[in-house]
Amino acid sequence: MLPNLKIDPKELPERVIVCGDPKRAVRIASLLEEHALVAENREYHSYKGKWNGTEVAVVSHGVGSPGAAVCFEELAKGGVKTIIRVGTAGSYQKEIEPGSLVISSAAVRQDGLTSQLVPPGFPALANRHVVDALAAAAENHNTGLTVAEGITLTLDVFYSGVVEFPHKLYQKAGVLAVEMENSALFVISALRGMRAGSILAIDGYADADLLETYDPHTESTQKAIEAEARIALDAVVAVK
Ligand SMILES: O=P(O)(O)O[C@H]1O[C@H](CO)[C@@H](O)[C@H]1O
Ligand SMILES: O=c1cc[nH]c(=O)[nH]1
Repeated sequence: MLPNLKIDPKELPERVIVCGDPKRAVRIASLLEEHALVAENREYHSYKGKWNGTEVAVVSHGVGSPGAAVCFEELAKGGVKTIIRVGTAGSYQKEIEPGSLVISSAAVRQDGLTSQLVPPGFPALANRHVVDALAAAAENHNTGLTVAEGITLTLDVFYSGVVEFPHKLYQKAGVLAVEMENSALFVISALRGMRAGSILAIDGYADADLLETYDPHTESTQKAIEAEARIALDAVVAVK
């Protein structure tokens, strides 16, 4: 039994969708054929079903890299080979408006967790086959939403304190968006032999200069979440 997910590894398919919010997990799971709840413990709610005939699990990992890392490590121990994160993020770029989608090709490691796992120069890269599968699925879905692909940034801070984070610098460097778990997912997947990717629905602008626009509950963000869930399901079963 995996102690935090509370799942028997025999119950886990090799292909898994992860997301922060347990309510999003049930929403994604409800899109699957023959979907059923497998386990519930802490923030980790796990469902299973089929997408186009292939078994897929959907597991929530909560907010922040340390808790999410527990989930990713236990999925690896359970024999999972492919993970796609279906998340939300704040945009760094004006043209990537709320309601857009971002496919992350790599994550800047501004989290506290991964430096306790690997040295500072170790990259946090998405698997190229997963990135390609996400890009192809997004194109097929033809949602009309803006879809951007590139580097995202993983941070531990959601509400800032007295230390100023250099948002402007990363914005200038072309980073697309900010969220809180991709670097942990990419580093752990590299260490444990899993293929990982991430697609993010933009729910506001991350930089304070770009206005305080964070609102994950708007119709446009909810539409983007629905679209990214279907895109990720297509991609997770398509990866060879
Ligand atoms: O919507 P999820 O998947 O939780 O992702 C983003 O939203 C949370 C912050 O509200 C963080 O977990 C961040 O990474
Ligand atoms: O970490 C996050 C997630 C969503 N939106 C943000 O601005 N930041």
